[in-house]
Amino acid sequence: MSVVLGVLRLPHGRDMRIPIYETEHAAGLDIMAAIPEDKPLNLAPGQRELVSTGLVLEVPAGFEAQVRPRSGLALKHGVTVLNSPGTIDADYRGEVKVLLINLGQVAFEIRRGDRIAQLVVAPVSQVEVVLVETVTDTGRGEGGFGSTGSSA
Ligand SMILES: O=c1ccn([C@H]2C[C@H](O)[C@@H](COP(=O)(O)OP(=O)(O)OP(=O)(O)O)O2)c(=O)[nH]1
Repeated sequence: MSVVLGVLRLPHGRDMRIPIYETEHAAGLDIMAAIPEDKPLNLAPGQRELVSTGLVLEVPAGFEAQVRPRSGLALKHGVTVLNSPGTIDADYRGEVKVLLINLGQVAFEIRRGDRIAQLVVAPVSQVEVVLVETVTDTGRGEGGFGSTGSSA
């Protein structure tokens, strides 16, 4: 059974391409900047910006949509999603926005229609939270943060 992702285009995103999987087994749906044609975004080094996509999603219950960076933008320009992976909750009905940051050395220009991030729809579990007085013993115990080896 296929999982259906509802995609509503807001007025400022009406001419945007509907996100599609670019290859047969792609995990991510590319999403575009729905910023005004005549107002490209100039992201200075170190600057972060919340970028409109013009999209409202209806994520099915039991799933989330994750906003993830595009690796090409990260490699070539140092531009990434600051809060990666951003979480789009199934009950969120606002516009999907992408929090981009320029970690590169030079300014990066974003124009309307540029692919700025990708969405991965993934199942989530809501658990029952139970307060306990003790937790079970394990071989790892309290070891963490590199406790299992000398390499970084
Ligand atoms: O990259 C993101 C992350 C979140 N959201 C939207 C969808 C999400 O359902 C909502 C809330 O996100 P989150 O729970 O991460 O934010 P918060 O800072 O905890 O705010 P809130 O108090 O609204 O939950 O904001 C986006 O559009 N893009």
